[in-house]
Amino acid sequence: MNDGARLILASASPRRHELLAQIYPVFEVMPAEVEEQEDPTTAPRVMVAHNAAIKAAWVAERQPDAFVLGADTTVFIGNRVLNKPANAAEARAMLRELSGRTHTVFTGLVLTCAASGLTLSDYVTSEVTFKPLSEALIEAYLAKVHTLDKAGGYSIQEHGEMIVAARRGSLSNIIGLPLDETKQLLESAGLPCVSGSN
Ligand SMILES: Cc1cn([C@H]2C[C@H](O)[C@@H](COP(=O)(O)OP(=O)(O)OP(=O)(O)O)O2)c(=O)[nH]c1=O
Repeated sequence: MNDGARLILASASPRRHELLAQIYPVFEVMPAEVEEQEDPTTAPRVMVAHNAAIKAAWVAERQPDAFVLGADTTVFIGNRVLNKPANAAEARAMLRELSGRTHTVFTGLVLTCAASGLTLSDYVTSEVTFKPLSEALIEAYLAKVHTLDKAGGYSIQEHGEMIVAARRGSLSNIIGLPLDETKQLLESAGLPCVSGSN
């Protein structure tokens, strides 16, 4: 066990803060200022691992004694990468693209500590099938939910029933931090968690 170890979440995402607090109540937050890679020719698991790693490394350079957790959540459909939409028109286009189809949500996780030279990583996938979405439903959904800060331009945790027909796999993964796997990484590094799952 790593008594007295500090954990820093390298993230500006309020969802990640809430999820991590369910399994590890005391931690600090320092969002990483990095540019995420969005290359459709890179395999999804490699892309999310890379982005999680650069977020964790940015903070670890500044806080070498702490354990730092970075994560990256991205939506993949066919050969396309759907990250956070730049504006409302892009959010609409993403929902049209996801309509009636199944896509995969990947989250990459990296836990690192510069002082001890430790780096652990993992990734998790979930599948989400959308209902066929009419233009009217897309407008009604976007009127209710702010999606510009969400990968794929939707938010399963806010009025997800309007747009989602089925989900396979971890819900917390889709919202930004897969709890079971995050717990495993933290405990492998000697950072004991409290219960809380999926
Ligand atoms: C698909 C989906 C994504 N999301 C969110 C989770 C992530 O916050 C976000 C994906 O963007 P990320 O780049 O993974 O994270 P972020 O920019 O919000 O925060 P940071 O890089 O500082 O850690 O989309 C939901 O909240 N609900 C959903 O249904």
